[in-house]
Amino acid sequence: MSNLLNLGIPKGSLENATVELFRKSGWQISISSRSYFPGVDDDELNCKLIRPQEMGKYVERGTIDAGIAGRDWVRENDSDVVEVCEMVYSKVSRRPARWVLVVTKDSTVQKPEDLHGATISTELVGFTKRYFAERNIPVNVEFSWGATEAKVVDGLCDAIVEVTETGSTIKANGLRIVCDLMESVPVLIANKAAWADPWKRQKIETIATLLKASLAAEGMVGLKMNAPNDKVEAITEILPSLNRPTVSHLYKSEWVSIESVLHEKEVRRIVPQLLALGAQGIIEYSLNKVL
Ligand SMILES: Nc1ncnc2c1ncn2[C@@H]1O[C@H](COP(=O)(O)OP(=O)(O)OP(=O)(O)O)[C@@H](O)[C@H]1O
Ligand SMILES: O=P(O)(O)OC[C@H]1O[C@H](OP(=O)(O)OP(=O)(O)O)[C@H](O)[C@@H]1O
Ligand SMILES: [Mg+2]
Repeated sequence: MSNLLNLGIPKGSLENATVELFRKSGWQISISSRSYFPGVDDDELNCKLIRPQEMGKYVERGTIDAGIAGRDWVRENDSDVVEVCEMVYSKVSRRPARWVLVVTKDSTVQKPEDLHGATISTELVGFTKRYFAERNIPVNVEFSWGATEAKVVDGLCDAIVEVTETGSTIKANGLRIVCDLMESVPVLIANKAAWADPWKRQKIETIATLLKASLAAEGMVGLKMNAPNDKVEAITEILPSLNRPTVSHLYKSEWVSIESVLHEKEVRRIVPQLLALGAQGIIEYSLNKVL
C-alpha cells in the first residue's frame, strides 16, 4: 500500500478550477454527483473531496497525505503541515482571493478604527479577531455560516469580513469595501510524515511541479520563424524569451530558424517588428506546460 498517495481536493469554490488544473497537468479527475471520492486516472493516487476549511486538520493528522486548500483556512486553523507550494488561481480567475472589510454604502465607516465597539460578522473569526486586536480596536466578532453579505444589509451586524474575487456579490448587495485585509491563494500542503517518506515526497513534488508548470504556461506561447543569417542579431535583440531564443540552421541554406517562448500579449507588438526585420514563415503555437 506504500505506493499510494491520499490527496485532498477542495470541495466548494475551488473545486472546478482545481479539477481543471489537474486535467491540464495530466490527471483526469472525475467527480460524480453526491460522491465524495472522485475517480482519478492514476493508480498511485486516491482522491477525496474535503472542505478547504478542514483540509489542514486532515493533512496534519495524516488522514490524507496532501491536499489543496486556500492559505486563508490553513492559517486560520494554524495547521502544522508542510506548505509545498502556492498556486495563483481562484474560483473563476487567476487572481488571489481577497478578504475585505465591507460595510453598507451609506455607512459612515471609512477605516477599521471607525468600527470601535461594533459587531463584525465573518466566517474567518480567528483572523478577524487578531486583525482588530493588533490595532487595539475593540470589536465583537461573530461567526457567520455563510451568506454573510446579507447580514450587513439587514443590519444584523455593522460590518463584515468577507472573501471576494470578482466583486460582483458585494456590488449586487449594494455594499462598499472599506479596505483589504489579506490575500489568499490555494496552497498544496503535505503531512509531515508523508513528506519524510521518499516515495510520497517525490509524488507530491511531481504534482506540485506539473500544476505550477500548467499555470506558468497560461498566457505564454511559442513563436518560431525563419530569417536570413544576417538578420539574426537584430531579431534576437528584440525577441523576448524565457532565457535566450534558440537559433538553428536550415538545411543547405543561408537562413536560420529562430524560436522563443513569450507572453501571448507581446506577440501583437513584436510581429510587425519581426516582419520589418525580414522574418518569414512566422508561426505561433500554444503551450501546455512551462517548466
Ligand atoms: N470566488 C471565491 N469565493 C469564495 N471563496 C473563494 C473564491 N475564490 C477562491 N476562494 C477560496 O475558496 C475557499 C473557500 O471555499 P468554499 O467556497 O468551499 O467555502 P465556503 O464559501 O464556506 O463554501 P460554500 O461554497 O458552501 O459557500 C477559501 O480558501 C477562499 O479563499
Ligand atoms: O466577489 P465574488 O466573485 O462575487 O465572490 C465572492 C463570493 O463568493 C463566495 O460566496 P459563496 O458562493 O461561497 O456563498 P456563501 O456566501 O454562501 O459562502 C464568497 O463568500 C462571496 O460571497
Ligand atoms: Mg462561501
